[in-house]
Amino acid sequence: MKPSARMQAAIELLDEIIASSREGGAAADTVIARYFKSRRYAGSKDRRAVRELVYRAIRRSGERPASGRAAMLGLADAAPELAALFDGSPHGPAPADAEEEPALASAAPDWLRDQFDPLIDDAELAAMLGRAPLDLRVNRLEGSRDEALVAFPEAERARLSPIGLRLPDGFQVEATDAWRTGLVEVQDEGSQLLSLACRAEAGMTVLDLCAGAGGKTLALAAEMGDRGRIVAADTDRARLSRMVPRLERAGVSIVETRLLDPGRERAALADLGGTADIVLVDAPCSGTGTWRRNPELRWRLTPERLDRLVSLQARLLDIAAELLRPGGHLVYAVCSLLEAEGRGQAAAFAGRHSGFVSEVPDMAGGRRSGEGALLSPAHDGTDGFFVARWRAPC
Ligand SMILES: C[S@@+](CC[C@H](N)C(=O)[O-])C[C@H]1O[C@@H](n2cnc3c(N)ncnc32)[C@H](O)[C@@H]1O
Repeated sequence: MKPSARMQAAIELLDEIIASSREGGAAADTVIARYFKSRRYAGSKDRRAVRELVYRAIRRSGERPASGRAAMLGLADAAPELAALFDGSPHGPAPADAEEEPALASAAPDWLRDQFDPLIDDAELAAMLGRAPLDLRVNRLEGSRDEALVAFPEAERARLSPIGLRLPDGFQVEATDAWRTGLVEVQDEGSQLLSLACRAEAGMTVLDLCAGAGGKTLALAAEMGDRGRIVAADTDRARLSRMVPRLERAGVSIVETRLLDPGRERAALADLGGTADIVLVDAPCSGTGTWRRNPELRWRLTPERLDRLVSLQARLLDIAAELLRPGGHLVYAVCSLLEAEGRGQAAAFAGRHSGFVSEVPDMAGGRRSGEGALLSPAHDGTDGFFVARWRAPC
């Protein structure tokens, strides 16, 4: 493909990604994969170059752009080599018209700018749009970090997580024996740190209330030495089923998955009432802490959606509180850097449950934020997370 044809492909893809974000459809990565499936003429270099252009344009636009062309014209504003590709050639984009309005550059949508945790400044906002590193968690059930370093000589030890490794960009982890045999899992260092902050131990009963495909479940099972019981619950059948092969690969046997009906979680979890040593609520959230990986999430969030998420988080926290044994621990986590989902949510919980004692999570890295702690891309080099921890009344 000629450079101008790559530019046209990026514009078409952006149109699809914009529509998908408006309609709650597939994520950008999925849209890109589908696009190239039906365009076999595009070689791997073309795909890489188009993808790179698409993500540069997404990162530049905090607000959802009017069109792919507007997004690309905005990007081309400060890049003459890109502007030159609007050349009207047969497969390239038409020349820019003086009347056309390029998309404006911004880090976040306007309505969201004053909603961040007070610790999030302009440097943090910029880092939230950088590139995420490739992190691995070493599965202590299968070996040590030193053993994993032998398997991955190109890796370095993670700065904060004692079970983390950091690999160069683009490394094909899933093609390695170490991954196939369960010695490592791909997991952001922040997720590792908050899993460790749960302080799960062998023999405990642990409920992972929003377990998804099991990223934290696997980490908790390893901390427990695969001894005790973990109930991994979620309302999403597809995610829960993706956990099963991961458990097998990691050599984990103590996890039972449980599919919940949205709105009827209490009934499905009633047998655990008053028995759990730890309940982890890794709640559904805005994902603002993962913009490095999914920058188009900025185009999907609305004030109404944020309100719905905050209510759901509060409801899940209240359910979790009923399932703990006296003196058990509740851990709340969100991959969000918004105040309402983080310290605001934690303060509201504390107001509703005065018997619960707040314990600032014992975690490498992070900064105190209200009742909890905040991990962030600029300060910690991790995805953004808010984590809070309480002890249930005895
Ligand atoms: C942040 S993700 C969890 C990620 C997962 N813990 C991990 O480490 O990979 C939030 C999860 O909450 C689930 N969820 C949404 N509503 C829920 C509900 N009412 N009860 C339980 N889980 C719910 C979503 O399906 C999603 O998998």
